[in-house]
Amino acid sequence: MGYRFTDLTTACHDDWRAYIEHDFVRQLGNATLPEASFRHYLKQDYLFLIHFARAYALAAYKSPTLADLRQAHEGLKTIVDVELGLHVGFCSEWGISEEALAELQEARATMAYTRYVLDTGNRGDLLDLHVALAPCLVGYGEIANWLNAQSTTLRGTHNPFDAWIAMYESEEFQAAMQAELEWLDARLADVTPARFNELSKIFRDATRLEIDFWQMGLDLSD
Ligand SMILES: Cc1ncc(C[n+]2csc(CCO)c2C)c(N)n1
Repeated sequence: MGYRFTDLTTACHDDWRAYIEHDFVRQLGNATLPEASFRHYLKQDYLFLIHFARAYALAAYKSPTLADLRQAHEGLKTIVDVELGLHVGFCSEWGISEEALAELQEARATMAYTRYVLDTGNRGDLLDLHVALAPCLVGYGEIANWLNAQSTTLRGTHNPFDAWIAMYESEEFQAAMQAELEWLDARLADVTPARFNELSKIFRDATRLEIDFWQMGLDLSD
């Protein structure tokens, strides 16, 4: 007993590294990612964010305490009022209009990942749901930090994807990631080995679905 978040990444080490260091991420860092792949990713990420907002609404429903309810409410507000607006603006800079976003067909990888998270939250409790969301929230912060540690990463105007890295290395985003890590560490401290095994399975599944999401971008798959 006495688990913490890093025990989850250790338990699925190879999948976690495959997600953080995926070719999509490497190519985004060294500015060789085909623009069509980035556009495809941006479009599907719009749909992803909408379902992610629904997952926060589910977290509100699953909240046993007022503190948990407030946290879920904040998450939902941030996505709906801030992140989706930023994302629509970002898409428009990449030539994707709001009308085009509204008409998108959801790719199978988007469907698989988002519905997995919602189903996990539906059948489980708030901790199951947070663990299913963790690769998204914690992973993107770790990816930005990993990219910054690579000598091959290009920053600034030489990299068309620089704004993407900047978003996830930002103080605000890194603080949100830290808050989530603290919440998870506090909950994981009390779980039994059997419960930890269940949670690692959820974490691994969600991490593998993040890998598929990157691959969908590279392959332009629908
Ligand atoms: C496939 C995919 N996975 C993770 C993120 C990152 N992300 C989405 S919402 C959110 C936090 C909301 O407060 C974060 C970090 C993404 N954009 N797309």
